[in-house]
Amino acid sequence: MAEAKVLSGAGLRGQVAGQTALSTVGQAGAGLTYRGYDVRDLAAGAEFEEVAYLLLYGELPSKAELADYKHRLKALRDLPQALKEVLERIPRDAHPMDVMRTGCSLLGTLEPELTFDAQRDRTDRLLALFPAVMCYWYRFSHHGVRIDCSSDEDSLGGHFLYLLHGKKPSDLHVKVMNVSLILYAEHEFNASTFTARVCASTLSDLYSCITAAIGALRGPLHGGANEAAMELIERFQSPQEASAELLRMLERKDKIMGFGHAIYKESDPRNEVIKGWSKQLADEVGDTVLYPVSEAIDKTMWEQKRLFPNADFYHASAYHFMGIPTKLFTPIFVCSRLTGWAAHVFEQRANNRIIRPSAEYTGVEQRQFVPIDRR
Ligand SMILES: CC(=O)SCCNC(=O)CCNC(=O)[C@H](O)C(C)(C)COP(=O)(O)OP(=O)(O)OC[C@H]1O[C@@H](n2cnc3c(N)ncnc32)[C@H](O)[C@@H]1OP(=O)(O)O
Ligand SMILES: O=C([O-])CC(=O)C(=O)O
Repeated sequence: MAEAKVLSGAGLRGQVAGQTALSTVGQAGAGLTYRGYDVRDLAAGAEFEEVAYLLLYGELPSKAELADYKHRLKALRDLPQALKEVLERIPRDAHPMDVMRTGCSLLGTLEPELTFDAQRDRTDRLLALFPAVMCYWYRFSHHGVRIDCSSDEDSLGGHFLYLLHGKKPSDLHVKVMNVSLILYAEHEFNASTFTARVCASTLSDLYSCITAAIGALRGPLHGGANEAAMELIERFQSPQEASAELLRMLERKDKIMGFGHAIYKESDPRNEVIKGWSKQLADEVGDTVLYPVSEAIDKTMWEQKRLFPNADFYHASAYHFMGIPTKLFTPIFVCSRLTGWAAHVFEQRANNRIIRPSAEYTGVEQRQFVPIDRR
């Protein structure tokens, strides 16, 4: 059972910085809830679009509301021509998170949020087209292909896999994408969401809030950890090699990406879910290395440091088994977390006061200014 750490010190740890009705993280019991629902129940029984609707519109949809919502999103999937042209100019070796940030920012100039009344429509548009931003750039820069950004895929996860691979994804892969997008959707006042809320508190526009959040998510201590975890696990040929090197890394005090958490103390409730799906995918592809290596690292980290895998660690192998290039791991996180970010922006706007904390001054005492010719 995940419970909250005893928190203190830097990083605003343990400070209540505002209110939210969107989620709880690390409270006794479920560990992670979205608007009162245990994330594990949502991952087991809901579609990602249901969860997006829950976060953005306040309640789970009825069948008719969900059908209508999915129909609406489907119609919004294609990219404006000007955005395609800009994506074609972004170099192949650019970081895909920079591509997402640029795509979001550019859309803010093409389809601006002129009043806050448009906030839900603008969010639905971003939700529908983010997979195409990533895949259009990736397929053009890496394969020289200008993809068609629409697809008949029913779900956002299936749509993403279709755009990436150019063929209909299997039911299993669509299911895992659905689960993954649900697990990543919302997480209270994490660094990127807090960034979005600070931006929203100045009464800035939605695109600025989401662009800022993407920048915060990019770092390896936050969303970037799923890519860093992949780079770690693919270095090893066997569990024995992984455990031995892990001991050396811990001896050197290296940070092991995909482990630990700012709030959870004993486990991240999302881990058991994605770990189970990663195992199923490993069996499907006949993997005998990556999954056992991941488990060996997991075991060594717990034995040596009492550190547990967070949401990112087994996402690495799961995405890899579905043929997703490592560099696209964190942009997928964006496609999902957009829902949480936007819901927090709406919440901030509905009861706003500019976020402006104070700093403890540690500089020199007040002193006399000396003009430059006397210095
Ligand atoms: C979806 C997400 O964003 S989940 C987070 C993804 N990020 C990662 O996986 C990056 C690796 N993990 C980390 O860097 C950290 O665990 C964070 C950033 C997630 C949390 O940071 P903090 O709250 O400062 O960590 P915490 O206070 O628990 O650290 C306690 C000790 O454990 C160590 N520690 C924490 N995580 C790790 C790790 N992954 N590898 C090695 N040591 C670690 C810290 O260095 C610290 O040691 P110290 O007391 O000797 O300085
Ligand atoms: O809450 C955090 O600090 C990081 C995290 O797990 C998330 O954003 O999903």
